Amino acid sequence: MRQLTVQLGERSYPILIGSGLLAQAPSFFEQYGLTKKSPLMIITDENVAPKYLPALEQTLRAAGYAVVSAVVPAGETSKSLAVYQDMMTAAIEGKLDRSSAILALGGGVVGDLAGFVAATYMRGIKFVQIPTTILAHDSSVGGKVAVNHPLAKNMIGAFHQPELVLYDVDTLQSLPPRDVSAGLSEMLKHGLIRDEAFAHWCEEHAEALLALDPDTLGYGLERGCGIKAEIVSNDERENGERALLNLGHTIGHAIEAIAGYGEFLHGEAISIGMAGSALLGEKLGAAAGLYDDTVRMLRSLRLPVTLPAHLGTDALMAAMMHDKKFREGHMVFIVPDRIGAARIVKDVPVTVVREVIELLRKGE
Ligand SMILES: NC(=O)c1ccc[n+]([C@@H]2O[C@H](COP(=O)([O-])OP(=O)(O)OC[C@H]3O[C@@H](n4cnc5c(N)ncnc54)[C@H](O)[C@@H]3O)[C@@H](O)[C@H]2O)c1
Ligand SMILES: O=C(O)C(=O)C[C@@H](O)[C@H](O)[C@H](O)COP(=O)(O)O
Ligand SMILES: [Zn+2]
Repeated sequence: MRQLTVQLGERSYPILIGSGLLAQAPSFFEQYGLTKKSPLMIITDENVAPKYLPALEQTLRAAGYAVVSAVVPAGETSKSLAVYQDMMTAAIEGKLDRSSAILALGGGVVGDLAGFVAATYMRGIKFVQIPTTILAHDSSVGGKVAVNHPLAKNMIGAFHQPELVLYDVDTLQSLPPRDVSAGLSEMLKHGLIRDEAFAHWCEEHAEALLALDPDTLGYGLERGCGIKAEIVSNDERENGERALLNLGHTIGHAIEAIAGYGEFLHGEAISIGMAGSALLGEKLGAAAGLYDDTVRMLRSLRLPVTLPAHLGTDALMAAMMHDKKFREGHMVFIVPDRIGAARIVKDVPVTVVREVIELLRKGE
């Protein structure tokens, strides 16, 4: 088992990554303080439930935990206030109390939704992240929990850290290929912002990652989580360097929102956004070749890098103004200087962003 720690003083927590961990969930829950005197609620989705829910329920009940479960539709549309309200109803009917915990069994959608339920139920109860997608190596760490507004991503949310992240990598073997690539998008992102060697490693090991080779994937998840954990430990509330984790997200979130949530997977939209960020980097002084290198790396992971024609520039520009980094009339972008290093640029001219969007549509 690989183990990392998110260092946040009294709220520090472990990330446990390994094979066969779901079967050992009760002993980890006892170790990290989940009481058997109050019910646990598992939130999962309709794709994950048939594969992993019955065994987890049975293991926990056999160890003396009372468990209720709630299954939401699969996909981004479940990050909504309507589904959030359904989860609140399930928690109340399930008689969760202030000592209860919510278990997020699934990908980033389930993690963000369940985490927001935990952050707000009775003004906040414990939760555990049990990621089942590659992408969730990012979403399960760091405590950003949220649902979407039709106009903008993750607009209704909180910072609420889990008690632990229990990452059973065996679950990843059942992921569809499109979700494998989408998850690797955020893994590469961690290299692009902080670790040049890791970015190259992702490209060099692309075929093994796409084939879900356990050792290769285990290292990639550990390094990706490690970079994220270090940044979150330094800047939990995004007052500074945490914004680097938003590479590609200003454009990516706008794509997701104007396409109506669901046409593009998050990792796919972020891939197009990271190609756009590389174009922006070159416009703001990075050496020529940054865009070509970035696009080659993304393509090696079978990710999209061009903006589809039906997403109009005006609609994208308007959606980008809802970005949470937009402040005091300025567009803020995470701009790569080179592979492995990025910076926060606080006043990117709107005209330059428009030019980048047009180039991104042509794939240049
Ligand atoms: N909080 C954060 O810091 C953070 C970071 C990155 C992304 N996110 C959010 O995460 C979400 C995307 O996460 P995601 O890509 O994991 O999406 P997801 O949760 O929708 O999962 C992707 C798909 O895979 C299915 N699935 C999940 N696990 C499976 C398994 N083991 N086997 C087979 N199918 C499985 C799901 O049902 C779904 O259809 C977005 O909403 C994004 O905004 C949050
Ligand atoms: O943890 C972070 O910080 C991130 O930015 C990670 C992103 O991958 C993630 O998509 C996050 O949800 C985006 O946050 P937001 O504040 O832009 O909604
Ligand atoms: Zn993301």
